[in-house]
Amino acid sequence: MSGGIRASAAPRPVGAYPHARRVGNLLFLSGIGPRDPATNAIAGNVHDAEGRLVAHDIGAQAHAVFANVRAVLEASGARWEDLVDVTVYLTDMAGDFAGYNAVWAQYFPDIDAAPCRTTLGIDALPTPIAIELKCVAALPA
Ligand SMILES: N/C(=C\C=C\C(=O)O)C(=O)O
Repeated sequence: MSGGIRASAAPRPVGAYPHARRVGNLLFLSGIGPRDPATNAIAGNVHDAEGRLVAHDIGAQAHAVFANVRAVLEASGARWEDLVDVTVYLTDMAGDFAGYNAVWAQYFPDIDAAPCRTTLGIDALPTPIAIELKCVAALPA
């Protein structure tokens, strides 16, 4: 088993875990959200004058989280095409499924080449994000 992989171009983990870990030709990524790697700001979150979160743009969050996944893959020597399984967590399935699903189709236009996917609706995520991805990639032997 390899050591934990840290990607400088991805947002810092929010706890004591690596961005990814390789076991044989499999690469397991930690769950990651749409935080900006440089500022830690969450893409697409809208706040009122008092700083309360009042809305989010799921399209912006989906693009940002895919960028973060790509950064971790690249830091791990893997490619986008190596993704084989993605679990998607949404905090607002009713409001966000269509928007996130449309962005997904932009990143995976060929169904035959797309990773397997499971989408779950959950109450909350560790940071005030609306989407988190948990990915597994298989590197070429
Ligand atoms: N993977 C976890 C959180 C990720 C949050 C984020 O990227 O914004 C965790 O707490 O396990």
